[in-house]
Amino acid sequence: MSEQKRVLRRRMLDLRESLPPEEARRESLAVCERLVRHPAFREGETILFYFPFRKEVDVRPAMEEAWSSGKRVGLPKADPGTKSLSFFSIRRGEPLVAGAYGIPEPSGKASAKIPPGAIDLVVVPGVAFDGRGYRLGYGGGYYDRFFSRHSGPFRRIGVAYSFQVVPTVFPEAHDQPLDGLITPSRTFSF
Ligand SMILES: Nc1nc2c(c(=O)[nH]1)N(C=O)[C@@H](CNc1ccc(C(=O)N[C@@H](CCC(=O)O)C(=O)O)cc1)CN2
Ligand SMILES: Nc1ncnc2c1ncn2[C@@H]1O[C@H](COP(=O)(O)OP(=O)(O)OP(=O)(O)O)[C@@H](O)[C@H]1O
Repeated sequence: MSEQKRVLRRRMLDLRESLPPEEARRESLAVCERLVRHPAFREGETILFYFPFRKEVDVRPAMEEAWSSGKRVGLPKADPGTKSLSFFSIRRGEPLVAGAYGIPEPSGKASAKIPPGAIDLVVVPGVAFDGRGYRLGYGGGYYDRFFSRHSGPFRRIGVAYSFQVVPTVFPEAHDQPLDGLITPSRTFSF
């Protein structure tokens, strides 16, 4: 993987770590307000989120809104062996279990598995994003693999703190672009 990506990832993770908690909270709330007003959210019946860890944008207020509006809420489960993701629906208050990387995940009951064809919207986490819809993640290639295997009909919308939008994330051939990006002050469509 490119050295440029590695350097950018390190720098962006350090910046995120030093983000004051009050600012992280305020920006996360502003992102959630925009997200729940987005047509893909309003019209979506099955929406995939992520469980925020290491100071990622906290999308839990938008998950609450999805449950309140009767939508199906899904979270990823990572398989580090195959570097693949599967998504399982979870109810409000349902306990999660620490998975690979220590991220809280659904327990993985087969009956809760969400078939990719039933997904309307994927809310995508990231370490940095550019103005063309490319994203930099933790380097596992999990979302890239998921999107290259399952290309739709769902929409892919990234969520970012303002500082996470950068001029370029040095995309490579395997990088799968997003359809949209939401920051505290802007909603981009690609
Ligand atoms: N909240 C959240 N959940 C998510 C993701 C995410 O980005 N955010 N993922 C999105 O993919 C998947 C998990 N992917 C991850 C990939 C790598 C590392 C990680 O800690 N990597 C180490 C390097 C480890 C190694 O290379 O062996 C590191 O960054 O220090 C964490 C999560 C599924 N769940
Ligand atoms: N569709 C794919 N099929 C096979 N390998 C892939 C695919 N997408 C990415 N990879 C591999 O995964 C590795 C990590 O990719 P990359 O650095 O772009 O991950 P990332 O976007 O930062 O991570 P993530 O998607 O997990 O947040 C790369 O070595 C890449 O070759």
